[in-house]
Amino acid sequence: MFIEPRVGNGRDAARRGWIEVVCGSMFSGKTEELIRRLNRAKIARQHVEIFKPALDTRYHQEDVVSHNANSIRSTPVPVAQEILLLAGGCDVVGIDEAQFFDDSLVDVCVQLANRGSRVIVAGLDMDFLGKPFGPMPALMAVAEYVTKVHAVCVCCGEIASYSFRMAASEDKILLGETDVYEARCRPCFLDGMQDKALHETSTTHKH
Ligand SMILES: Nc1ncnc2c1ncn2[C@@H]1O[C@H](COP(=O)(O)OP(=O)(O)O)[C@@H](O)[C@H]1O
Ligand SMILES: Cc1cn([C@H]2C[C@H](O)[C@@H](COP(=O)(O)O)O2)c(=O)[nH]c1=O
Ligand SMILES: [Zn+2]
Repeated sequence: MFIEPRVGNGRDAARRGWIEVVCGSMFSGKTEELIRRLNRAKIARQHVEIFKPALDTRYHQEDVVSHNANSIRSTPVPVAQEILLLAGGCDVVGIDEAQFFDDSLVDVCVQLANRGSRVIVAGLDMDFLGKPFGPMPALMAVAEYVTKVHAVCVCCGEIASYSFRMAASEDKILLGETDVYEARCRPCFLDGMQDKALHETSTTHKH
């Protein structure tokens, strides 16, 4: 899916950093793809470190875990700046659930790449409303490589780009799995949003 050029160890290694973004809806295979790229770098005996936001405790306190139970050891960090302190000298830096980080993640990734690291960032491009999520759009702008992966729409089987939230919560951050979210294509996402709005109007009128 992605051919990795080698990270050099020579004199000009610092000139060889870059940023890759893997984005898409929930269940689209972002974490699987991140783990795949990181494992290949490990096989190539590169120095790899992986980070995730400390608030993402869904499957495991420390590991990055995909929906089909692939996993890789990671370091949870409360803020993006901490990655800069911990990732010094790495050939490859992986970051999962990037949408939950503050905007300073963009500068952190740029600095790491400028220092010579290959930075692979995975995250949701859109939130439950279909709006760009956190630092993801800016990361996509500064990245050399952007890969958008797709899930399967649970309503009709088409490719899915949206994460439909079944719960009523309007909070931007609501951790969850298939209990709370469904991967949906555009028409099925719009249908769901319309149904939600109708349901809301009818329940408001009842009170
Ligand atoms: N609607 C769906 N479409 C595609 N894959 C799904 C769906 N629901 C569950 N899965 C599972 O999710 C896996 C991808 O998980 P993961 O890499 O954690 O995705 P992401 O990080 O994008 O949420 C797939 O290999 C598949 O086993
Ligand atoms: C759409 C959306 C999702 N979330 C949460 C739900 C999950 O805990 C993660 C996404 O995980 P995945 O690896 O991409 O499946 O994000 C949220 O908090 N707010 C949202 O709008
Ligand atoms: Zn659909």
